[in-house]
Amino acid sequence: MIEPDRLISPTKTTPAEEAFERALRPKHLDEYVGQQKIRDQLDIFIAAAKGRNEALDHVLLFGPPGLGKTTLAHILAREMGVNLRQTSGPVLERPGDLAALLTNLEANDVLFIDEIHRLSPVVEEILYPALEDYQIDIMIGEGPAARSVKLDLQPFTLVGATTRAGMLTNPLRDRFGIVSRLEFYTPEELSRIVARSANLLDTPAEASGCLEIARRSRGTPRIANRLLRRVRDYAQVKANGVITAEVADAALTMLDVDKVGLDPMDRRLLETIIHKFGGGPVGLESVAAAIGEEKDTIEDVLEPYLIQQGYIQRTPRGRIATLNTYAHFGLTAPASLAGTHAANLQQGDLL
Ligand SMILES: Nc1ncnc2c1ncn2[C@@H]1O[C@H](COP(=O)(O)OP(=O)(O)OP(=O)(O)O)[C@@H](O)[C@H]1O
Ligand SMILES: [Mg+2]
Repeated sequence: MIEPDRLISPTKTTPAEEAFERALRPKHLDEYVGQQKIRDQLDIFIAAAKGRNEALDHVLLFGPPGLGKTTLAHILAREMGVNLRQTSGPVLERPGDLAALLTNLEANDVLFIDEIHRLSPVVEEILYPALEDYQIDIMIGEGPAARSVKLDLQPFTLVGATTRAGMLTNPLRDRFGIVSRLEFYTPEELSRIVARSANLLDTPAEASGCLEIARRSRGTPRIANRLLRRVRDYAQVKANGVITAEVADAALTMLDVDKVGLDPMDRRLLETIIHKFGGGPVGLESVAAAIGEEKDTIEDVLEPYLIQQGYIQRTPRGRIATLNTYAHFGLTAPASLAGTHAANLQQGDLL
């Protein structure tokens, strides 16, 4: 899998990058750019919980990688004025691991479980009564002498994060009072994030330079910050250190990230659908075999942004390239596709 090496991969890469991200991570809700609806809601829920001196309701954050779920979890704890304990689904192997964390929480603390869709069923069982009644049942002793003991917990808030809400069990999902879906960011929002980061990095950046980076960041703050870092290097070595639109364009073109943020892997996927499969419809398996990539990588990493931007459409019969896709490569779309589009438009006009 070549995924982790991609400049525009939305998932985490090296420890060095994680340190860099931490430095740029907003700490308060009013520094958190975009996701207006979620911010407005949380603002009210936080103020209400604080006013009553209660724990905030349990929160589920879901959305593609790099959109700010971990960042938001930390902000929630900070705004509530409580501690945050962090763990993740795959790390909690045994019920005792979770019990130890839960019994150590102080009143109204936040327990953040990343990748919560990967909790094992036995661990999830412990969580239910904890979420509902702030109680857990644990087994003490072994063999015939074993008995179950109820332990009271301090009131707490579970913040769960997942890129795959569909993989959560229903009973778990139902126990979250607040469910927030993070959306891809607009270029304007990303541009504000880039400007803020450039400022924190002491890098001079013109507004048009920030916007050029933003447009190529696939709606994802993590990618925006990563591209900024690369463009900053380029500006320092090849220009006078200032990030202008021209410098950003030259740097990103050199790095093979095109005008709309597609890289060679995206282009290969799209061109394969166009040239090898006549624009589709084509099944996921066939595309995966043709480009030599895992099906999961295509579905989780490549497709979300391409679908959101209208470069791929998923139909019951398979993936198809759209008019947009042909236009992006400067190709003429087949008459059938143009025809369907015209027919749809006409129908839309009539309705
Ligand atoms: N709304 C935002 N405003 C400013 N910066 C942001 C925002 N959201 C995310 N970032 C930046 O993007 C980086 C990645 O965000 P974060 O780690 O919170 O994503 P995530 O959704 O938890 O990703 P993953 O699914 O991989 O865990 C952060 O370090 C932060 O600098
Ligand atoms: Mg995260």
